[in-house]
Amino acid sequence: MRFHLEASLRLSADAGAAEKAISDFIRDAGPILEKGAPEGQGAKITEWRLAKNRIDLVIDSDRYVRAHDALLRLRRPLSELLGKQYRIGVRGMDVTAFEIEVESDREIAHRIPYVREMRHEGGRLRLILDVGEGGTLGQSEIENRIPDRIVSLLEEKLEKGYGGKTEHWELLWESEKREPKFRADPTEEMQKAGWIKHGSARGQWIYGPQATHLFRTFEAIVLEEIIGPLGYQEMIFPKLDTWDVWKKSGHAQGVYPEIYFVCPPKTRDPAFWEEVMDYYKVTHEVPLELVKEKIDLPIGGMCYAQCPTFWGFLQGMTLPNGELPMRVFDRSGTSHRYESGGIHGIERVDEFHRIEIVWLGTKEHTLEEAEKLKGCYKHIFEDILELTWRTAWVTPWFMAQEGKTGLSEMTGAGTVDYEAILPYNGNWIEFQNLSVNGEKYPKGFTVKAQSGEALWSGCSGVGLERWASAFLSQKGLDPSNWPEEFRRRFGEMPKGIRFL
Ligand SMILES: Nc1ncnc2c1ncn2[C@@H]1O[C@H](COS(=O)(=O)NC(=O)[C@@H](N)CO)[C@@H](O)[C@H]1O
Ligand SMILES: [Zn+2]
Repeated sequence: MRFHLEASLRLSADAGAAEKAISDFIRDAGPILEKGAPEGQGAKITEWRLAKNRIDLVIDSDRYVRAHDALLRLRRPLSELLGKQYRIGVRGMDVTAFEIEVESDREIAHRIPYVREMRHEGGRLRLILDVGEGGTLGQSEIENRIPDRIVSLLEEKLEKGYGGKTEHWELLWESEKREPKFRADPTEEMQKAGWIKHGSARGQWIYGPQATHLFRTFEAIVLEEIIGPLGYQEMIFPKLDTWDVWKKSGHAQGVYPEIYFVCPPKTRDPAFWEEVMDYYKVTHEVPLELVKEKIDLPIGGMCYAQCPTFWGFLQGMTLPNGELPMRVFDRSGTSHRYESGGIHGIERVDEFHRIEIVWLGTKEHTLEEAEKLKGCYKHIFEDILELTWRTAWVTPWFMAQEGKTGLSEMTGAGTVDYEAILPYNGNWIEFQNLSVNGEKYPKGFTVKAQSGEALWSGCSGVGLERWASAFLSQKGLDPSNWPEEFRRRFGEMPKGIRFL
């Protein structure tokens, strides 16, 4: 990676008298320009000239000391030198040319902010930044690390480009193979039995009384085996996520392809919408292009990960030591994801129902709580649902949902996926997960501990459609085939709704 920067330091007066001093300073500036770089690497001033009240500099560098950092390093000692002996101030700096060049086997087709032009030639990608007269990248952008964010973006793309790290999956534990009582597709069976019907939206179902009772029994098990014994308090997390929440949770980095965006009306004044209503009344068609003109930009989207909106409750606060570890959960509404094409059955839907369990405390608290939850889950899947299931150490959901791969650098942080086999097609599906998310959320939402210790958090998402898929595909819809412990909790099968 190479940087080429041309910039001028604006001075408060003609510095002709200081020319010798400036020349000596630049001659001896090596240590400043190479600090932190390996031997012989770093930045170099390849040209300079004093033009009365301006010092024009050309700086070339490698990735170890970026040219714009070199410029920032020079400013203070130079202004001290000129200030003390010559009473001349450095008023500011003007960047007149700035290029970043990097090895790359491919080009970037779309625009990147603050980049005027990109050229891909001879296996190298050259970014000409938008500086100088009328440019968007100036002194304050440099001071606000914009060039560094462009470099990070490039590094991320190049790493992904070289197929850097892939989705991590490592088996942790697997249960005994329990003979399946059933080998059909549970979704088809539930449709035949009138338990569920397609909703009108993509990947959406309407759950009849039987399926709903099944979901509520799963919920009751979670309440009885986890929430009660471990002392979780129920909360209601908002289900419309704003960009502000997704900036803090990291989703704003990469969740766009799967979001159901939410756009408010430009105004709620009925007169503004009369044209739409009239059009519909006459044609019985909704004039979507007209509606599109009358709705505002998206304020965010439907609930995606479920836990991010909880953190607004703690944002900016300091938690007394006695409050930790804190344990809460939410089951107040649906999550929505624009899932990939092959949507089949209830195991992968666009609208789903999840119990989101969240805990936070010191790192020890958080890891300890995770182990307690794992014990509870094992009891549920071994002794109540009697599943054939396994757990795997995977790329953390909070990285995957930012478009990243590999594993978290924070030791102990990461995601355990719970998977169950579906006998009808032999696939293993993830029916829930349990994650230690490290400092990410407390940091993202500036939550502190009275003790000053780093706050960690964890979360576990229990997907009810997935539990139903796992359980029904292994045990079928007939309660006489269900494990006694589950049947007891399920009780009476609801009458359901019949059709002629
Ligand atoms: N498209 C989907 N259909 C049904 N259930 C889903 C879907 N996407 C996720 N889930 C359920 O939600 C659980 C957690 O989703 S996750 O993305 O892996 N993790 C998170 O979002 C975390 N915030 C924990 O909920 C999954 O294990 C699964 O049980
Ligand atoms: Zn979560």
